[in-house]
Amino acid sequence: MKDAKKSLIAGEKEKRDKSKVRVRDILGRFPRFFSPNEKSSEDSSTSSSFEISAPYNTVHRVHVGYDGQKFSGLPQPWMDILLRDISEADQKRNPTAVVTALKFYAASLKQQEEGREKFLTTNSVFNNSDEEEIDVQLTGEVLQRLTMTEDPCSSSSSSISRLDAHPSAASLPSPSSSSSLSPADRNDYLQLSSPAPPLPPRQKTGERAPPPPPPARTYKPSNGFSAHLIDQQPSSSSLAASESSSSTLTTTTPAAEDVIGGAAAAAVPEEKKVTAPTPAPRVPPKVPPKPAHLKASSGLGSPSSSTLSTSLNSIGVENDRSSSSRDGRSNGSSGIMMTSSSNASSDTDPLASYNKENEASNNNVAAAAPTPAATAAVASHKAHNALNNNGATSHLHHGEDGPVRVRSNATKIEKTKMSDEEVLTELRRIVNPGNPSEHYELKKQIGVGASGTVYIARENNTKEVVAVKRMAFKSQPKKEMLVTEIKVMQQYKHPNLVNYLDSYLVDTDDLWVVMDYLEGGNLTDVVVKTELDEGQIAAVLKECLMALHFLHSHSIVHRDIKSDNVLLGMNGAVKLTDMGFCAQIQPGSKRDTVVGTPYWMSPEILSKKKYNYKVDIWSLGIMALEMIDGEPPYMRETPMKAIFLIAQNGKPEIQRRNELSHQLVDFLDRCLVVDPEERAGTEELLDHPFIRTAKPLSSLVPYIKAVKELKEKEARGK
Ligand SMILES: Nc1ncnc2c1ncn2[C@@H]1O[C@H](COP(=O)(O)OP(=O)(O)OP(=O)(O)O)[C@@H](O)[C@H]1O
Repeated sequence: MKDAKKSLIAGEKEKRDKSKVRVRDILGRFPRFFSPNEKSSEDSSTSSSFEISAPYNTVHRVHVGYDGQKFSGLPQPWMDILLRDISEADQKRNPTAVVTALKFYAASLKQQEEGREKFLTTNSVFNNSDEEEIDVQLTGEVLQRLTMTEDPCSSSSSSISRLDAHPSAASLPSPSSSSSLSPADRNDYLQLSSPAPPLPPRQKTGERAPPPPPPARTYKPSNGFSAHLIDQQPSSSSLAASESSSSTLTTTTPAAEDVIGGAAAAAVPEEKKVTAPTPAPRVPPKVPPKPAHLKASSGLGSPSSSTLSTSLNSIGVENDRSSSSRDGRSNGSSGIMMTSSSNASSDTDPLASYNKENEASNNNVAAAAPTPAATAAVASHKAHNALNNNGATSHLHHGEDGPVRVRSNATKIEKTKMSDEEVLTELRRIVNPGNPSEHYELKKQIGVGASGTVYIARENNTKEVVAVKRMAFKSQPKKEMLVTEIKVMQQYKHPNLVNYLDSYLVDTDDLWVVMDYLEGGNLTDVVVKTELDEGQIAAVLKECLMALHFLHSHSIVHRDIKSDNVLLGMNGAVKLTDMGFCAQIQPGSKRDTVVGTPYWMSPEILSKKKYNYKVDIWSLGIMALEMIDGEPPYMRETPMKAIFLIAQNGKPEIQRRNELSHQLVDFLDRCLVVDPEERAGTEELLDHPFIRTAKPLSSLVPYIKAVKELKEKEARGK
């Protein structure tokens, strides 16, 4: 292997002298893949297991608890990976980021089970909200800490990651009382509140919990938190602010109210916070209170729980995700809250998505004002909506005092996830009739992707060379996405998007998508094997930005921008492909479906915050780093650690900052802004001084040719 590498490098150096193509002294990327059954990273060299094994326990719902000390409830192989990849200190420092990483891990396992992913999370991921794999239960202290400390991905100091707030937060003991419990007590609580295995051994019914050991550490409540509790709960509940008071532990005040205090504390403006009272002297803790959800008085209809609902919603916590999903209503915490079920369908059909989100925004006064470009896009879709929108959102009723806009049933967003049969019907509607073999002759296989195989083909009459992607439709796990891809390609044509030509469905299963053939292959091969200079990097970015500008101005988010999805022509043409993850969003609205490829994913997607088209700009910034370094940040970390690091660090460090021009550094700084509101848009970036340094596309040609030759040589050597 070493010799092969040396000779290849020698060959590359020789070529570099000849063609002035700067070839990298690495052979490629080295993403690290680990199976859940791998023992340790040290073993990885000896492990032949590149693929993750089938899930050890086919657990689709894993209820994870975190008590401020350690995670519980994870299947052992996951726990092993967690401990191996993320140190306990890091786990404690940022449990939110751990949860983000765990969620991705779960999504990857599911994809693997479904046959979509061969490897762990290095490929594109689609994880819809209604496919949640992990419920995370954070005990009061942690919940409180999360509400008070702003994580680096947060754009708002008062937001708590919706990801991390479990519906059962409503039934958690008060942050204060919980904080006075020993870890054992907290664990006991978790056992009571976590319905799913695997969990630590339970107390037998009726068996009294053993007396808790002395507290491991003294918890000092934050000023803001206690002050707010006093503010909100002036009477008996104020005792709860005193974490050591025994009355806290025996109080019958519904725990939910304390959680309101804890959650709302985060939203208290700084100036309102006052100094906390001195905690009462610590006395031995008594038996923990019965969790609120086990109390008859703490049902959903109780005033405290409804207050809780309002309070949690106001800081972006979905306290009853399941019910909101079921009825499809917005929780009112943001301009538009698409439910998971509505996302499921809207991710599949951009226009359906547009219609639904348009409906939602029409009825939501909080929706942001659209930009002029977006307004134009909206106008261009009006006609389409008129044809496709079966249920009008509202209509004008002409009463005595003039027209009144009356809500119709369309305000309720129904669950409209299409069945396989419906998707097939839709696919049949959009593909060409007839047999593709009568029009195209397949010549040679180019590559195999996750969903199918790509061939070079020739059109029988014109002899034009094209690319054909053939997919077994019935076995596709996300059939709707293929329909999306075809629709987007059919409807949105741009010189920087790979041009769709035709599609056919043969015998209900053999789907052909015919498109322009880009002989230069993908950008990944170029960035891995060569080093583009800044003028060339600017040229590639400029072309991608033009494609993104086009998509964004049609309210389409690509969601999977990375070098693998940039194809090159032998003349230096640069085109975006892989529209399967595209979604159309109403200007001003946001989505929350987790889509993309982890290393390129923006912090807001990873932490399942609401996001918009700015996610593509983040990914473009990561792709710029790929062109500089040959790989995206954290590529050498395990996917689990990489996701943790993105969630924890936000903006990645620019390794070679000092070697780069200030224009390029500034360009990166404008793309890799954690707060999407502050992140640049395509318009700003197209006008950026760095983009103005772009060399002509012809400057890419020697590089594309050199890489093609190298690849052919490699293929011959095999
Ligand atoms: N139009 C095209 N012209 C030239 N090469 C192409 C074209 N489309 C795809 N390829 C190449 O074919 C290979 C497989 O592409 P494909 O899009 O199927 O991969 P993928 O993105 O991994 O999979 P999927 O889109 O199914 O998730 C890749 O190397 C890609 O660069």
